[in-house]
Amino acid sequence: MYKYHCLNPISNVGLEYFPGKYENSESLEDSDVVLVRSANMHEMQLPKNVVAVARAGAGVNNIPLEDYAKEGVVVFNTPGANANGVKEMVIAGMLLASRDIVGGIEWLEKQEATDDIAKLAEKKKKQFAGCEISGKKLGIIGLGAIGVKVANAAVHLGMDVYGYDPFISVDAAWNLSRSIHHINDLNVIYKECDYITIHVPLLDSTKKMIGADEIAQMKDGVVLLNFARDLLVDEEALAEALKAGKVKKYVTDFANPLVASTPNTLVTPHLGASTEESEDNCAVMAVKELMDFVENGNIKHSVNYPDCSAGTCVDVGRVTINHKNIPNMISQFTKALGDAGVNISNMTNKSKGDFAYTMIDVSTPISSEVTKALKNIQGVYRVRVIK
Ligand SMILES: NC(=O)C1=CN([C@@H]2O[C@H](COP(=O)(O)OP(=O)(O)OC[C@H]3O[C@@H](n4cnc5c(N)ncnc54)[C@H](O)[C@@H]3O)[C@@H](O)[C@H]2O)C=CC1
Ligand SMILES: O=C(O)C(=O)COP(=O)(O)O
Repeated sequence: MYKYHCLNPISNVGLEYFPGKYENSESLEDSDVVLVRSANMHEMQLPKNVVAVARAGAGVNNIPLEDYAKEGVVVFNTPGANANGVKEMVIAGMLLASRDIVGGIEWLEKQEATDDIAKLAEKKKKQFAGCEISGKKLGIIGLGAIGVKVANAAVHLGMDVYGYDPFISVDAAWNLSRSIHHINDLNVIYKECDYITIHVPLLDSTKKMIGADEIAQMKDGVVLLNFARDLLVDEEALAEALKAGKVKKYVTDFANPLVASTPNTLVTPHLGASTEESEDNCAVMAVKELMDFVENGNIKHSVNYPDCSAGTCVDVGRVTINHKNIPNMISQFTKALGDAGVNISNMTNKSKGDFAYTMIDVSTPISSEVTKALKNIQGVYRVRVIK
């Protein structure tokens, strides 16, 4: 029996993929794996029995990836599973920033439902008039799962789209409409675009990447959309630009005291991925990743370990080792197994940054002494006997 714990509510459509041998545990303490959405795990002490964390979503800035990797805890996310939900919010955000739909609805809600309401509305409507997005220039920073979908949708809506992503994946590039201008210099986007939307992960290198200098370059009356993370933008500088009318609207999915009290902001309560479809997609993907890891030791879509797969074990046994990415590890593993008379039938090793993962299939059973010998090798973070 395996136990999983959910730190946030996770869609049942996903959880139902767990077969009977998995049990939902109310307690983190006795769990083998953890599912999470946006709960902050930075101050959380993970019990030793937890072998993996799956983020049912894209952003992993709420998880201490390196600390967990050093404890041999593999962290997964669900790339692309909620991208369409966010894309639709971005399109909605552009429309809400262009026409005073919110103002019009709020005005109408305050009116008495009298016979002359239609006449009154016709008289008032010019106050809520706006512009269309068709024909306008949209700049997209980050052409990953979300950025690509936004770019393609915006093209279909008649926008002239500029995209920037120095690390674009081959897959993303294949999926991108050919009519998008591929920009190598972010300043072009700042200078040319009427709408700018950011879709990059929050990293040390991207924190406050849109600051006072970037805003100063932007066109007067630009609309900035942020459905990625608030800390990507220097919101103090932005608040000044909003007050001065330099930036027409800031559409953000991340509430904080500053944006909640700044004029010309449209703030939504982190709704980007809050659709039935996105929640189901993320949960299904996260559960499948965890099951494959727990039962086979395979890693797919990890953000702190390399992807590494050996299929299903068809031999007598399988052992997996999370370890430091340093020389001489594999020779020590094979020696420990060889000294115990264990024959290796298949082995795969992958590395990513400072961390590596080795999967070994064997034709003779793995004893607790061999497991102990592997654990004692310097640089080994975790050893799991899968079979
Ligand atoms: N509001 C919401 O509910 C949601 C927000 N998000 C946020 O959106 C972010 C992006 O999500 P996805 O598109 O699914 O991730 P992704 O990983 O598919 O795409 C991110 C892209 O950003 C690019 N990138 C990284 N650094 C960059 C830089 N300095 N300049 C330009 N491009 C850069 C990468 O090359 C990659 O193509 C997530 O990290 C998360 O923070 C994601 C899903 C839901
Ligand atoms: O996937 C992401 O990065 C998100 O921001 C979505 O967060 P959520 O799962 O809605 O708490």
